[in-house]
Amino acid sequence: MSISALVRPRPVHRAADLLAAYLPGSFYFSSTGGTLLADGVHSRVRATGGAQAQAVAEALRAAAAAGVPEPVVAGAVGFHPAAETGLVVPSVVRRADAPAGVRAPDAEHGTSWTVTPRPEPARYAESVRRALELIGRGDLSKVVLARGLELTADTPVWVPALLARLVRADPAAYAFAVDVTAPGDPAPRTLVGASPELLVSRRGATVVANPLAGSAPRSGDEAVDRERIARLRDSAKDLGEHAHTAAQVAEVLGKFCVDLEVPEGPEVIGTPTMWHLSTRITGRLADPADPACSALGLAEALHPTPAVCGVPEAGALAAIADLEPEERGYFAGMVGWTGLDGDGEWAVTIRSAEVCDRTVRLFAGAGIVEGSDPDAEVAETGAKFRTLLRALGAEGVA
Ligand SMILES: C=C(O[C@H]1C=CC=C(C(=O)O)[C@@H]1O)C(=O)O
Repeated sequence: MSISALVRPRPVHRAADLLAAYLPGSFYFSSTGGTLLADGVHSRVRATGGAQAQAVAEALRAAAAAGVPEPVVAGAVGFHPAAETGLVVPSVVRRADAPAGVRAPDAEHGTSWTVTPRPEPARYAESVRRALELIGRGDLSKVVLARGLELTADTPVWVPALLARLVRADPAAYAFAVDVTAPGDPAPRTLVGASPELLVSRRGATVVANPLAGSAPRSGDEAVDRERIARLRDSAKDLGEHAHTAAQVAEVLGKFCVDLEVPEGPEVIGTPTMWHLSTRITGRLADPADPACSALGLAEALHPTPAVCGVPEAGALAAIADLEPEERGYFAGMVGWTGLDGDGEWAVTIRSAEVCDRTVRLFAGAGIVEGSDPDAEVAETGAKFRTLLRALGAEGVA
C-alpha cells in the first residue's frame, strides 16, 4: 500500500472561514498562534480546581482511544476555579492560521441600550479607598478590584457578529467565544472577548507567559499617546503593580523549567484601547511529559496571577470577596485549549463579557497598590470596558 493511501493530509482551513463558521455553542479561540474552532461534545471534564490537569490528560487519552482525531480540551475556567468550569473534549476540531483580513458587519448603532453599573462608580471608588487602607496597614501589597456593567439591548445580541468585530478590531488579541450556558439560563449564554493577556502557552518543551499590569488608556492622538507611554514607563505606581505580577509568574514557571528568561524590566504594548506594561517570559520545561507541565497544568499553577488577584493571594481573595458586590463568574479566570501532547494556549479572561439573549454582563478590573488614586482607577476600568463597548456599538452609553 502506498504512503499516500495511509496518510491523509490535515484539512487546511482559512482563519476567516473558521471565524465565519462560528455559531453559538461552538468553541472559538484565536491568537497570533492560530485559530481553533471546535464543535460537539465528546466528553465533559468534571474536576475541581487544581485537579484538572490530571483529569484532562485522562479525558484526552480516552477520546483518542475512542477515535476522536487530534483531541483537545477546550473551554473556560472561572475566577474561583471550583465554582465554574466549562471544559469539554469537543468531537470535531478545525484549525487555521492566525486571523488576518477579517471581515465583520459594523455594530448596529441603532440598538438602544439600558446600562446598569454594578456597583456605581462612586461605590467602586469607595472600595478602592478601603483597599488602600488595607495596603496602608500592611495587610496587602496589591489587590485587583473589578466593577461591572450590565447592558440590555432592545434586540438579542448576535454573538458571531460581536466576535467577528472583536477579531477585526484586534487580530493579535486572544479572542474567544465559549458556551457557558448554566441551568436556569433563559437562553444560551456565551463568554466572548478579546484579551490582550497570555496566561501561558506551551509548544513542546517551550513555554511562554506574558503578564500585563500597569495601564493607561489609548487616546488615538499620537502626541498624547507618546506622552502617556512615557509616563507609564516611568510611573512608580504602575511599575510596582507590574513587578508583583511578573515576579509571581516567573516564580511559578521557575518551578517547572530548567531555563527561564525574564527580561529585566517591562516594555509597553498597545491594544486598540489601552497601553500596558508587559513582560514576556520564556522557559524550557524540565519534564514536558508530566501532566502538571501541560499547558492546562501550567495555567492552573499560575492562576490567579496578581494581574487579576493580588499579593498576598489569600488576603487579596478575601479583600475581593469583601469589597466586590458582584460574583466575577468567568471574568478574570482563564480560557483556552490543551491538546493530547500537552501543547496549548490559555489567556487571562479579561476584556470579556457574558452574553445571554439581550443581556451583556461585563467586568473590568484595576490593580490597586500604594499610590493608586480612586478616581483614576474608575477611569482606567472605564477605559478597559471600551474593547467590548466598541464592538457592541455601545461606546458612550456608559
Ligand atoms: C484586570 C484587567 O486587566 C489586567 C491586565 C492588564 C492591566 C491591568 C492593570 O493595569 O490593572 C490588570 O492587571 C482588566 O482588564 O479587567
